[in-house]
Amino acid sequence: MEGKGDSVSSFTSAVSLDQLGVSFIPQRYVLPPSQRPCPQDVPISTTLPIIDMSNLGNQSLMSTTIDQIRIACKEIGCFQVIKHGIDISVMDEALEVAAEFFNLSNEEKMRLFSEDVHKPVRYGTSLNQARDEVYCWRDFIKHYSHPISDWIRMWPSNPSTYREKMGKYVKAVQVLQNQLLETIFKSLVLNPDYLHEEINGGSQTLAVNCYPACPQPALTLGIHPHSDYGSITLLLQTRSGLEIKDKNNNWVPVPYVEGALVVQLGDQMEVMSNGQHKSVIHRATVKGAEKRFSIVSLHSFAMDRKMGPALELVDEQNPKSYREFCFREFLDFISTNDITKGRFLDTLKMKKP
Ligand SMILES: O=C(O)CCC(=O)C(=O)O
Ligand SMILES: [Fe+2]
Repeated sequence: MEGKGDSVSSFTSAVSLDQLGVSFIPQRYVLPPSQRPCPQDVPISTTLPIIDMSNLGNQSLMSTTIDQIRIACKEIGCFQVIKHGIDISVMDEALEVAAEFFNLSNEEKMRLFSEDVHKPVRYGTSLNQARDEVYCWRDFIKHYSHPISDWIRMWPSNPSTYREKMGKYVKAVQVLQNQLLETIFKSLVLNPDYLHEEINGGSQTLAVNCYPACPQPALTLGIHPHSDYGSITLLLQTRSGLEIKDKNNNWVPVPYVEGALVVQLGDQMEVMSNGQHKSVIHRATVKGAEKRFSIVSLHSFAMDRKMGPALELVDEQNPKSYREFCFREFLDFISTNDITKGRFLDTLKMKKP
């Protein structure tokens, strides 16, 4: 059962352990006490805004909505959006087909198993089984999704409706991503067309996560604390479990809001805004009796194009606080570093003169 010695064919993922009905989690999932989720009775210090995106189309409400987004990006790097234009049926079908995928036999899913972060489609669990890391109680399928015409034929073909249903969601989320980026640029007083080419030539990766019910949820996590590397992330979930770190370093649970999507800013956005907007550190907890799914759309500016702080946001009072980088550097970072021990963003910070 222990992961490190597992051959790929006998690999026991968190979903398989749940199906086996284990009453204890294997040692490899047990976190040191300081990294375990906090007791539930800690008072919540930050309220995450819920932003009505339809207000952006209303002249009298537009500027207040942009202000709300600006404050959320500066203070937390995270907010929820409602009335965002994605049909509830498109979201529900994507979540249904995700659940069907994780219900497939272990053997079927393992055909897509890989630890290579450069692979355009991969199924896995934990961070990287090849290294001595503590695992997390999660199975996932990750696939490149933009441009969809290049990648969709590599996505899982089982369940048979996976490509069609997930494809509809992916396309809808791309439209919303563009609208959100435009609004975030406006919130920084940048041209809404800013980085147009980098966005069109950018990448989108879909992480479809399954957090099975866990017999000892207080000892482990579904995903370790990290920030996303890209520009923005849009997250659809079936229930609560996501937690963000606020500016006082407290973990704040993100409430489940029906029909809403969670927007998280990533490292590229913190760099681009020269530190005005924050890339949010987050993690996922697991529960004793309830399974949770999330579909996470990770957007990033063009893969090989270097990007740094917007020149419009750099002046004598606000010197450049990050060096330029490109997305590939991030992939190299995560394939050679244990991300539970250090943050990619910290490697980009410029020393103060
Ligand atoms: O599922 C969640 O709540 C978080 C997932 C996440 O952070 C990720 O896939 O990058
Ligand atoms: Fe994340």
